[in-house]
Amino acid sequence: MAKFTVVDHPLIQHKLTLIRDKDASTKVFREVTNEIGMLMAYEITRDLPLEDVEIETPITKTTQKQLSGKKLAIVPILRAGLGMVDGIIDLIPAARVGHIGMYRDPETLEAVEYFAKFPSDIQERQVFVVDPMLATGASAIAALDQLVDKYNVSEEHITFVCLVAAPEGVKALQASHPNVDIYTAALDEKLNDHGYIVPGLGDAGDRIFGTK
Ligand SMILES: O=P(O)(O)OC[C@H]1O[C@H](OP(=O)(O)OP(=O)(O)O)[C@H](O)[C@@H]1O
Ligand SMILES: O=c1cc[nH]c(=O)[nH]1
Ligand SMILES: [Mg+2]
Repeated sequence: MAKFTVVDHPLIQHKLTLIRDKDASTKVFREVTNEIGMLMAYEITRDLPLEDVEIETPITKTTQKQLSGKKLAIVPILRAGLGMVDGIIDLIPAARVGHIGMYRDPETLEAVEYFAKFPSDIQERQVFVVDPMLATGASAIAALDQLVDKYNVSEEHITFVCLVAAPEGVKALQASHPNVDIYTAALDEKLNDHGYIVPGLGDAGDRIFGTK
């Protein structure tokens, strides 16, 4: 089984509380979601491999470290995943960005895909799939199914990153993609009867884009 990590840095916890508040404005919600994305990027890249590089400082020649290994890709699950991309890109600006469009059918809670566009060499990259919410897990599972089955990305090269996860979604995602690492800023209590995370933060996409 791959890693499951709750990134409970105090700054992340504080910022998450700001956006859980139902009175947070669209502006605040959008800004803070990106800030948390940036802070999460610091943690999810912790295991990136390094290699030695010879450089010359103004004082002397020296051997230092630089990132090596696979190139990176960020794949937001539209729409809400877009809200974390700019913050992550701030830290890893060379990463390519793929997009997968997915909405949850409000009756069945099944994920419906409506768009997909990835870097052509996605199977050679370390891929961070991002979506603020992991509720039933249907959307994340459908996105990962697509990457693994259709684009031949190996599970070991995929990390799923969210802000708020429900235990039900974590369990489902781990069962269907056991080799994908999962990072979340919070593990909440449960899902309600409509498939929303409790306490959660409501509908992330609507709150980021001000559509409700
Ligand atoms: O784990 P699940 O039960 O699949 O729920 C989580 C999904 O629901 C939300 O998207 P939504 O369908 O609201 O689309 P949006 O991002 O366009 O608002 C959220 O951003 C996830 O993608
Ligand atoms: O709580 C939830 C569940 C699914 N999608 C959201 O945006 N929020
Ligand atoms: Mg939504």
